[in-house]
Amino acid sequence: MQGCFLDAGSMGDGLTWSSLESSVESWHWHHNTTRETVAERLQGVDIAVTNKVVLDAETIAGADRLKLICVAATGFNNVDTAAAAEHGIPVVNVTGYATPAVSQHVLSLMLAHATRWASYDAAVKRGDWSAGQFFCLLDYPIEELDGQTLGLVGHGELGQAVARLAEAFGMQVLVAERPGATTVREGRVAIDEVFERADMISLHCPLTEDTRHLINADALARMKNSAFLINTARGAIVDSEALIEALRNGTIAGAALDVLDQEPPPADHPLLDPSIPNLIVTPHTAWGSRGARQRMLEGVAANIDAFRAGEQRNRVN
Ligand SMILES: NC(=O)C1=CN([C@@H]2O[C@H](COP(=O)(O)OP(=O)(O)OC[C@H]3O[C@@H](n4cnc5c(N)ncnc54)[C@H](O)[C@@H]3O)[C@@H](O)[C@H]2O)C=CC1
Ligand SMILES: O=C(O)C(=O)CO
Repeated sequence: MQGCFLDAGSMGDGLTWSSLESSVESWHWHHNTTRETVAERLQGVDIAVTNKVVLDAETIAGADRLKLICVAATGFNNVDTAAAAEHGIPVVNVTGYATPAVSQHVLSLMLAHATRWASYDAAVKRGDWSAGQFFCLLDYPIEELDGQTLGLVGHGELGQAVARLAEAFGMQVLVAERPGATTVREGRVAIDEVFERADMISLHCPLTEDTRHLINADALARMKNSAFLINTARGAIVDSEALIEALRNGTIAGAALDVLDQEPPPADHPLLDPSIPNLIVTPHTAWGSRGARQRMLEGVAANIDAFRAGEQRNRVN
């Protein structure tokens, strides 16, 4: 079998590759692959591994020997899974590999907003503390997570892990029912009610046609003026322009984004404008602990081993 990792460089340094290396007899390792070169690189390949390289219907149709697409991620919105299914090609992903990393990242963003530590750190470095009269500065509002309400959109692996940490901080957790659902399941709350009641809202659903721009001007208008939005799921779940407007107008109090609708974003991406108030942006690092990245590689290798043994593991199409 011939394997091909299209963007192996996106996995970063410091990993052990032996399980993946031994899962296929022969590999083509590519640091990264552009849209222009992906089709050519899939010629003669049986098993393709992609973290974020897009495999669209045309690319899949043109791959002459492709038998398995392994997404080296949980989110698989970069692969046309329906087109793969039409060609009898299973698409598999890796789940649960980054739970401690992503959940701590979300909590760190919530805590950053509640404590305003970045504003205080900047104030100290500017000399405001030394210029002050008292032993402390209290220039930015400090909040307590304890007693606040967290709204979750998506309650799978990551949503549940974030809920556990938030509850440990004394937060009440509301889990949103799917948008457009006609009934609200036991233990869930209608999504509009979550938008209206939550002090903080964290997104943990996949990017699909149902969730694209789920956080739009209407959703933002429903939120409290004091609300804080966190997106570690996928950038296009949030309407960027509507979010920028909401932050500039004070419709919501702040937001933290680990994911943007284009990655890497162009230098002039509207969400990178430093004049947008109360916006934290991290460069898709929530998953990035060494442990998580290593578990990801082991997960891809396990998916390939299972496929070669005739089993379906983590198939998503
Ligand atoms: N920023 C990062 O580094 C990372 C981001 N992710 C993103 O987080 C997402 C969630 O990951 P997991 O929790 O592991 O996935 P999961 O599959 O365990 O959970 C997803 C949840 O979303 C729910 N869901 C599906 N469609 C929905 C909809 N239309 N509305 C509301 N909920 C819906 C599902 O029922 C499920 O409960 C991934 O799809 C991926 O995009 C995942 C890992 C790392
Ligand atoms: O696993 C995912 O979905 C990520 O975004 C990290 O690659």
